[in-house]
Amino acid sequence: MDALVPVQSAGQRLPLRLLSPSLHRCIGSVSIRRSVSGFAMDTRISSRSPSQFTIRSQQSDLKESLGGVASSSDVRIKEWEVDMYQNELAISQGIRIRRKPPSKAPLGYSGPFELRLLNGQVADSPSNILEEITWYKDHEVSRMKELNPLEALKKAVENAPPTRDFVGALRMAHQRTGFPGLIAEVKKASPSRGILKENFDPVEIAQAYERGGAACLSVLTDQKYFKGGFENLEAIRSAGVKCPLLCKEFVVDPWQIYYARAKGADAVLLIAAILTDLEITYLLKLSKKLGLAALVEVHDEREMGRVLGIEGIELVGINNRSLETFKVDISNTKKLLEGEHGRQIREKDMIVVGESGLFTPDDIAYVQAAGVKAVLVGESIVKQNDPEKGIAGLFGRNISQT
Ligand SMILES: O=P(O)(O)OC[C@@H](O)[C@@H](O)c1c[nH]c2ccccc12
Repeated sequence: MDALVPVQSAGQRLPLRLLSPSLHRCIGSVSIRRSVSGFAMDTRISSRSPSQFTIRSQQSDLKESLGGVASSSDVRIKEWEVDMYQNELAISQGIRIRRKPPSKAPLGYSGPFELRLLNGQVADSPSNILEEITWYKDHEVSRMKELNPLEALKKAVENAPPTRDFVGALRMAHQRTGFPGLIAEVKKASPSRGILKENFDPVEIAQAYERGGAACLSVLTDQKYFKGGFENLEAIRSAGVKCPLLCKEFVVDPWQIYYARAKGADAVLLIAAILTDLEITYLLKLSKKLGLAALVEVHDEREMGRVLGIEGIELVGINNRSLETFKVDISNTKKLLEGEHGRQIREKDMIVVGESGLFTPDDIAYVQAAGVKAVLVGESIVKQNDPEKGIAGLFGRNISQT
């Protein structure tokens, strides 16, 4: 896989600042052609004046032009340099997760950043579970692409039923009950908690959630770490469940957005701990183009600050669980909604979703007081014998619409 990097003079390496997330400092232009089977994206990032930059793609339906002109001269760089740019761009935004195992850069190359040099060695094993899942996902998606080429997916998407309004359902539930709208999660297991529900029937659980008053559902589609699957998403949709469905997946590639849409999703999850600002911007536009809502998930102040700088985000999820350490602390929601960030969110009328570690009416009241208008809950209701009753227990009252 090669990339073309047009620079002011052939061979000159773009200093990292040209790849900086805000881009408006970019004085050159970077064109990265990432051609992975079935999906080629010749992305040109260039800026002529502050705040303008162009993302141009070979895929006509993915063409996103935000203004600006790319320069002409190109030099060829190698895959490991594309990965290096990806890694350095991510590190410049405080992203600790490497998207794939260290690439085969020439011996001794360490780049302007010491990429996780531990005792003088580059760590070529995942440094935490989120990185492990991300590396696995990169490999899994490459395999899935071979079985489901993008062109075939696009045809499936053209014939798919219209999506349901995920954001509207949350707003309506919040207005109807005065409580945060509930995104109830269909989750069999997780790396942090193991098996949550032995006799796991996703359709039965989804129907019980709907009876219990859930506004939307979150359906884990990752099989290896959460024992989920896209067949669950399809089964719930075709069983006639009306709640809009969030495809709970670790998105690392635009192809996954098409696939989620083709399998019946109404919303997708974009995790700021994995994706750069540019990727979130791009995936957000693609999601909207396909009629999908996007829940952009953060866990710390820096990710919240990044996400608030990205245009077009309607839904921000604050995960109280660190996906790197599994530590759960619901005060994280309160912390991230205080001060300037909280003010910006209220000003933009964004919906904040409090995620993870919510078990009691006091927990719901706590995050609601912090400013959330929706909550994403899995363990405390999926493990109940009757998840419908589990929802009433979580809110301390019946929030059902029936
Ligand atoms: O089971 P809990 O503690 O109620 O958490 C649900 C949901 O927030 C959690 O599953 C989650 C939030 N963000 C994620 C990202 C990937 C996988 C899972 C998640």
